[in-house]
Amino acid sequence: MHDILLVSGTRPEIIKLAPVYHALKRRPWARPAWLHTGQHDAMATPILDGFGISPDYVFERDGATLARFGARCREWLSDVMSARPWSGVIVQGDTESTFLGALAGFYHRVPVSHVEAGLRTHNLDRPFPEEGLRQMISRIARHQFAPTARARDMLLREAVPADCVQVTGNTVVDAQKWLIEERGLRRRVGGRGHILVTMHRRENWGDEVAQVFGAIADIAMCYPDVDVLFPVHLNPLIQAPAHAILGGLPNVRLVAPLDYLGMQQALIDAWLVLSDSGGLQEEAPTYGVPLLVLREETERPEAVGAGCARVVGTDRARIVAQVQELWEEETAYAAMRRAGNPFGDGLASERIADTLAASFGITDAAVGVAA
Ligand SMILES: CC(=O)N[C@@H]1[C@@H](OP(=O)(O)OP(=O)(O)OC[C@H]2O[C@@H](n3ccc(=O)[nH]c3=O)[C@H](O)[C@@H]2O)O[C@H](CO)[C@@H](O)[C@@H]1O
Repeated sequence: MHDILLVSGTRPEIIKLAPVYHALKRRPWARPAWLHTGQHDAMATPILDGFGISPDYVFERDGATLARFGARCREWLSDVMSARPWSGVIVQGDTESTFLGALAGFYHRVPVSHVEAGLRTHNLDRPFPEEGLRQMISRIARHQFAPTARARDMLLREAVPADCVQVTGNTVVDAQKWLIEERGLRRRVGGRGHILVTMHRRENWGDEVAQVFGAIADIAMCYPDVDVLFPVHLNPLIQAPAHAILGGLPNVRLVAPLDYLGMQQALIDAWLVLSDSGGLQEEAPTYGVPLLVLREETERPEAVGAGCARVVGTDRARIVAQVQELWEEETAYAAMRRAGNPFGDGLASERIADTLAASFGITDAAVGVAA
């Protein structure tokens, strides 16, 4: 039996590791355990519940600064690593928790698996600190599960040995497939549907947030028929301007963060998404919903390449102009409404489980390689 530790810290890490956890649970040779660092707490619990996961280990951030939390976390992780002869540690993405989970595995000489490896902007300031963290994880991970061929090429260019890298697809598509098949997720609205907004990236805090919220106010006032749905991140730097700029508008609904099923329902029912989220860029193409990326660059250009997303930045006038074009020009909108997801086929977690099995000398392959 192989004990494998999955480490999560934030909402997207839970969503993207949950399918891997369940894929491992179905394998007779694997005993997966879940550790949540508590980097996000209020937003994490409903997501863990939604995937039927009760963590085996939970740490608490308890208001600590990231530096203090990180120092404590490193000690706690070391204790957990010493508690059992782990066969593997699995981390996802590029957060402080991801990095510390990988570092703990590295120091304890336990092979580290990195899910969603190879995302790059090659700009250490954007996104900060994620670009630096993911590059450092790529130096110490044994299994690097790249979501796309582009991500694999990024790793090979950094001289990561080819036998450490595998293209699996993004596990977020597995999570969506599970909701469609097991929870009956379907589009429920007639007509165009709403504009879904999310905004939280650190590099957008400050003037960028005000520009974007100003653009949303302009759109809502110019088109009273447009319904805007905005689940507002709990960060006070987002909450305060959201309520100040958008609070009084009758066609803008400011709501609390949604659980995962609620978010996917909001996404499948949307006409358009305005977001700086990484995960939404990967999820919107599953439902053919066009997305405008509220950032100056993206490490996920595959959706832009496929035609279903545009990088529009945070300039108020530019955002308004882009939305107006799509609202008024049916062909421009239809061209973006493509089906098919360039990020995955819903089998990424099974490929990850197959690779781990093979690394332990077990043959129980469930699927073939990603296209
Ligand atoms: C630089 C960068 O791109 N970094 C990424 C970024 O991740 P992100 O941008 O994808 O993060 P979010 O937008 O917070 O989450 C998205 C997921 O959450 C679901 N969701 C959202 C709102 C809601 O009300 N209910 C929900 O269920 C949504 O459908 C989606 O699946 O930060 C992480 C560290 O925080 C990084 O690791 C990750 O690389």
